[in-house]
Amino acid sequence: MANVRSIAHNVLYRVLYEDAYSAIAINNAVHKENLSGVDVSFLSALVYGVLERKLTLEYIIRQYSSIRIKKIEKGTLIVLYLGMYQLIYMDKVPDSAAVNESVKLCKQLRLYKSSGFVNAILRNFVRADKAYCLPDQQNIVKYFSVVYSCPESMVTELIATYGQDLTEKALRGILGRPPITVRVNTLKTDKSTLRRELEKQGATVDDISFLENSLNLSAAGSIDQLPQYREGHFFVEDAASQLCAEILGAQPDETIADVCAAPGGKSLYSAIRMENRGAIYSYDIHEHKIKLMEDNARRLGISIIRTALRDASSACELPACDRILCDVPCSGWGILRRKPEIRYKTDTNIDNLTKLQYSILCMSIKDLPSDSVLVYSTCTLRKKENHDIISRFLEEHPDFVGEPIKLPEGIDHIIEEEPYCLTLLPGVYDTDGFFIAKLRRRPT
Ligand SMILES: C[S@@+](CC[C@H](N)C(=O)[O-])C[C@H]1O[C@@H](n2cnc3c(N)ncnc32)[C@H](O)[C@@H]1O
Repeated sequence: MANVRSIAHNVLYRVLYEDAYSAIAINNAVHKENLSGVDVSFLSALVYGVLERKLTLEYIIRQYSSIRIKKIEKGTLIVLYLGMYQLIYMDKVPDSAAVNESVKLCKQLRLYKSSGFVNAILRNFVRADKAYCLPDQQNIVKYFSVVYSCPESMVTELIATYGQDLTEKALRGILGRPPITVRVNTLKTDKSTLRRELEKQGATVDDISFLENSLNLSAAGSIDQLPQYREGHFFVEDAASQLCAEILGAQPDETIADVCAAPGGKSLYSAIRMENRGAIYSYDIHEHKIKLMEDNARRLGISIIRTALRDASSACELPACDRILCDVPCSGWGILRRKPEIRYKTDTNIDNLTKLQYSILCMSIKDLPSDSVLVYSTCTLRKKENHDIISRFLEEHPDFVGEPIKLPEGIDHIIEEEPYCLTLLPGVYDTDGFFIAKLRRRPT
């Protein structure tokens, strides 16, 4: 039988200390160890759970440890995270199993000297009825930081941008796993047929109020094993990204450029909206991601996507387009549900990032004809990468004007912002955090 705790330990080590991404590291471990069913679920729950609660767990461990967190050997600390996580958040794991398995794990990992230390902390915690203190709410930054496991610098910036209440909503919204949202490929099927077929496979299927041709799936098992997936009847994409493509508004027979396109979700969505008529130029700077887009387009029976390797911050010519999408690389604060580890990577150079985003925007409009549409988007909540970029762009480009976004029923602006901007916060509409701005080059 697979030792899932030991595999989780290994995955966490890779994510926390070797810069691996959680989803990829979990996936690799599942294949390497040949895991299935409950083992996969347990592994995901442990890894995502610990990453999502790391600062909370540290705060509690500190209350029971005689050694400072920074002085605890990395492998031992991960055993403690895992043990504490099971004791606090996993009702189905008996306390005795959480403690004993943690001690056993120390021995398996040859952390012989640590096993007594781990045993004492976890046992004392259980003996104390799992009592722990949280920071005083008078210091709201520290309190949010510990309760929602986000660095204080992140909490401070979010409160400055969104205020305390919306920040708390957003932070609460990044806990737990996101829904699996799919876009129906209306080139091959329709929503009610797909729903019926997926339900027959045992999936629970829900509508999304503001997206006509999309569904949320749960209990669907491994998505890429479903026949409807393999036959290209849908693709997976978060609702916020789908809404972004909806706002881009591609029409049949138009020409579209998607300058930061991989893995291709918004290009695929647009191609379906366009009934596979017209042309979509989907570019990305990373070669290995180009093939991914091509594979997806093929599976969905889409023929109008033309992929190419291209640096969007370069002056390379673009075809004359009706619409252009700059879905730029960003700090990713809106997708912490999917990549919980992002919040601990505090070394992002924000100035370099905003410089790149701004230059992608400026280079992408060089060949954009008058009266064409430009959409700029990010999956972050940082004002510097969102509203500030757009304000500067409009100031420096008087030939562009904001185009009010027509929102579908079921969704509305959450914050006060220009009608051509839309900010989505996790925890409000069960979407990723996202920013979309729609502009138009003035007609001549
Ligand atoms: C936010 S993701 C795009 C997601 C995509 N639009 C979708 O809907 O699936 C940003 C993408 O930009 C790409 N990228 C980063 N720097 C780039 C550059 N200078 N030129 C073109 N693409 C770039 C990254 O490889 C990444 O795939």
